[in-house]
Amino acid sequence: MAEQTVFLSDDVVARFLRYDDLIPRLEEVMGKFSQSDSSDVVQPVRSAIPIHNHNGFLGMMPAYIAYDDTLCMKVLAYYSRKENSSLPSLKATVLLFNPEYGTITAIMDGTDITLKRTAAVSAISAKLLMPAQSDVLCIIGCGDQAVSHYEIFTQLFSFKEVRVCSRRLETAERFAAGVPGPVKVFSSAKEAVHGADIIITLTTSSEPVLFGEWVKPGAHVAAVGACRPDWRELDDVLIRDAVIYVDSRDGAALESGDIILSGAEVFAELGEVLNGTRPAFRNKTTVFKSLGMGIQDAVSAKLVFDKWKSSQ
Ligand SMILES: NC(=O)C1=CN([C@@H]2O[C@H](COP(=O)(O)OP(=O)(O)OC[C@H]3O[C@@H](n4cnc5c(N)ncnc54)[C@H](O)[C@@H]3O)[C@@H](O)[C@H]2O)C=CC1
Ligand SMILES: O=C(O)C1=NCCCC1
Repeated sequence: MAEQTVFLSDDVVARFLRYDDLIPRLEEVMGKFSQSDSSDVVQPVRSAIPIHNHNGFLGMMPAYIAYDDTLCMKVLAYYSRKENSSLPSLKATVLLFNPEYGTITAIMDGTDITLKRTAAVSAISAKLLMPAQSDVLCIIGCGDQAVSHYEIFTQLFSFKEVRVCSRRLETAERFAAGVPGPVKVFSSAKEAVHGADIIITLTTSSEPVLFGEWVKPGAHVAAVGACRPDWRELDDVLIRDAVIYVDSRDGAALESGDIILSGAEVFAELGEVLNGTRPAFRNKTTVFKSLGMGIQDAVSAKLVFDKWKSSQ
């Protein structure tokens, strides 16, 4: 019973967290979350407190997954950094508990978990919602999440063209130089998204960066930034004209400025589409508004810990 708490550093977590193990677990847990009659998965909306002096917030993301007996909490600190800052926007730590005793089994760096599970969930949304013939991928915002999104999207799908754009041209150029495949760099988001089949917004902006009039009808947008109730990445036109999918209705109603301030109606949770209880409108313009969920961190942390343990 008195097990030792283990500390797993970022490189260890990265070594044991693989997309092909992660994706089916994320699909399973998001499906269970969206079953209205299920108590298998318990996850409140993230609670957040401001870190006024440093332009940030601390977020707490607990989750319990009964079917797998996984008890977990991620604690993250998010900062709105200046463009030229060398510091990351996000620091995250994941606590994995022994659910029977309440002791801490493992403390893990949460960086790679956050990067990979977020990108994997966006890829799940694309698998379900992007047009059947999707040739052009466009990524707006070229930070850490752009790297993991590029990795999984180019692994899972075959695009004829990948485009990127960021607030500063140098950032997009640096990104393009650092990834293995060909990438077209744009200095304007309007030009970058023209004709794109799938657009991923991965910015730290609190103002819209993507406008409905630029987006090709039928395109799929995975909107990953703007995680506070007064922040936007998308304009009202886009969000009102598209069919809106979210990871959690409760989370979107409390945390997503794009949903709250536009007054948009959420059509479905991604889990409902996975369960087959709500349709995936591939032929319409769709937006998946991602905010991140504690259950996604929990399945990731359990996966890492089990793999690490069997390697000992
Ligand atoms: N939905 C989810 O589960 C999660 C969402 N996030 C969010 O994803 C976003 C990206 O995170 P990171 O890549 O870690 O941040 P980062 O700081 O590494 O990169 C952000 C990028 O956005 C660019 N950017 C900022 N304003 C822009 C604008 N107006 N137009 C174009 N580009 C702009 C910056 O130049 C930078 O390249 C953040 O908003 C973060 O909160 C992060 C983790 C999980
Ligand atoms: O789910 C997460 O982790 C995050 N979501 C929004 C931004 C900060 C990290």
